[in-house]
Amino acid sequence: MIEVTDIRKRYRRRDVLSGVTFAADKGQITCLIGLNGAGKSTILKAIMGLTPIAGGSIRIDGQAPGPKLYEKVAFVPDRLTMPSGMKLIEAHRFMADFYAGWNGERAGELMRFFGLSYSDRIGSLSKGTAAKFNLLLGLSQDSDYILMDEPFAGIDLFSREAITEVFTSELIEGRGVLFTTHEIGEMEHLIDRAVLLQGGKVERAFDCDEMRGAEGKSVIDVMREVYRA
Ligand SMILES: Nc1ncnc2c1ncn2[C@@H]1O[C@H](COP(=O)(O)OP(=O)(O)OP(=O)(O)O)[C@@H](O)[C@H]1O
Repeated sequence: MIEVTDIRKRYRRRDVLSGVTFAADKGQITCLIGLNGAGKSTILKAIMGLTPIAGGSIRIDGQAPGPKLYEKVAFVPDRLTMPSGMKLIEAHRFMADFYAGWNGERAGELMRFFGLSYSDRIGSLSKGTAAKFNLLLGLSQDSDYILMDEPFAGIDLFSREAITEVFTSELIEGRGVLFTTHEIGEMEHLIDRAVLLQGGKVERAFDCDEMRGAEGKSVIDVMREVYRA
């Protein structure tokens, strides 16, 4: 389980996170929701140990963040970080060298599924195609958890549908998925837990089925309550 407890973060004397607590479990899709600037990316970076926190604690199956967890937790940042001159085939080789858990067979299947070409260069990919390749790099690691920062940002409907299909496939079965978004869209029916950030804190966190059953509300209904209040 990823346990985030009372974490705090300041940027230039401004509180961005003022005591954020939530958990994301294996076998579940957890969605971290917040308006622009709510601190979603900062939380994912903190879980990866890529940005220091000013207080609180983060544990991944009991361990503190850091490089030793890179095989356990895959991170899909909000943009591709590979050099623009690199060909996709070279990016595959790089990942295979860097990650013991790189699953070349799965990477090949995803190349076909997304209709990507090994000879293309990173810099020549359209935004949507780059997002698919970015996702492929994360999904092709045999990790227990996968964190994704805005996997749908700027992506057309059909590409979003292709990515949504991945979310329902065996590719992520059994893994813990934590992704961020500011608009839930067609992911609504796929997510198990929603964590809504507001004012540097968690405003609401709930099991989506329970929310539908007990209060008859969708995630979007709860978002309207929180963000339009
Ligand atoms: N390196 C930095 N230096 C200073 N301020 C930063 C830095 N990184 C983020 N911030 C600020 O912290 C706040 C939270 O940023 P963050 O990127 O985590 O939000 P977000 O919820 O992911 O936003 P978005 O939905 O727009 O991507 C923002 O106000 C941002 O301007």
